Amino acid sequence: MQLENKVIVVTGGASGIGGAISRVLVARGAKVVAVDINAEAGESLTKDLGANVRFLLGDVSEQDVATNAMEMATSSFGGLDGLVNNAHASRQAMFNELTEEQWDLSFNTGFRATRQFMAAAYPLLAVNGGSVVNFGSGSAIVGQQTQAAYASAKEAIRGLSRVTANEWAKDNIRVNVVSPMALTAGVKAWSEAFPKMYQDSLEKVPLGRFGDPETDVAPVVAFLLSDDSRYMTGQTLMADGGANKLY
Ligand SMILES: NC(=O)c1ccc[n+]([C@@H]2O[C@H](COP(=O)([O-])OP(=O)(O)OC[C@H]3O[C@@H](n4cnc5c(N)ncnc54)[C@H](O)[C@@H]3O)[C@@H](O)[C@H]2O)c1
Repeated sequence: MQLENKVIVVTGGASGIGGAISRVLVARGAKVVAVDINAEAGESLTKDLGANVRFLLGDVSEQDVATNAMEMATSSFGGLDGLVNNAHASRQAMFNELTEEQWDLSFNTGFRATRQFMAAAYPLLAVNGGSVVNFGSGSAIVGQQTQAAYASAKEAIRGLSRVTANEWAKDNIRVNVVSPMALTAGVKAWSEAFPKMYQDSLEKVPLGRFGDPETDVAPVVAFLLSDDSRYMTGQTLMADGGANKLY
């Protein structure tokens, strides 16, 4: 599906899954405003994608960053058609060991930033209708250990998405969630040190491999931003190789 001339704001859009999303959206004809705290990754994204991308350096949990991103979309590309709330920083720890600071980090960069970007985007999306894609996680849905702060923020995002899908449908703004799980990005850090755990995790993926951000997640996001999904709202699509079924 094509995204010719659609203008999309992507949070955490310079590297990781967000970087893959920015690249796939531009390859399909979109103009992207990528918001990220990583200046170096932003620079390399801009070098690769040229005039089809604008990079905004900032922490998504700060209110004015959301406002600035919408201003950049308007001044650079003339409006807004879509928003991807991808950025989310969190620390893993057992529930009893999580600090207040860790809870705040997860809720501020995950839930709060998503809410603020949605609020800032609403007036622009309401002009011609549009699509919001928020990020959940399969590990939140299955309740994996050590994910309490992360999973709680992710499920709050899903609740917000379902309600706004209903409230904003009158403006033809769709709100959906992509929940990835079992990605190469998630296991990379520990796979060599824990080969047995790696093998056990792999066996929990019915499709028999870990997912790739660029080919397995970004195209799902692109679909939800495109007119091909115009009759879909309030959904959660799991990009997880079927893994959630086996937990
Ligand atoms: N990686 C996985 O296996 C996995 C699995 C399920 C869900 N997810 C979700 O997918 C999304 C992306 O995950 P990822 O692994 O690519 O994340 P990541 O940690 O690689 O970060 C993605 C980008 O967000 C930026 N970022 C982080 N904090 C920021 C902040 N406060 N303000 C602005 N930018 C910020 C980073 O600099 C980076 O460019 C997240 O919502 C994550 O929860 C990831």
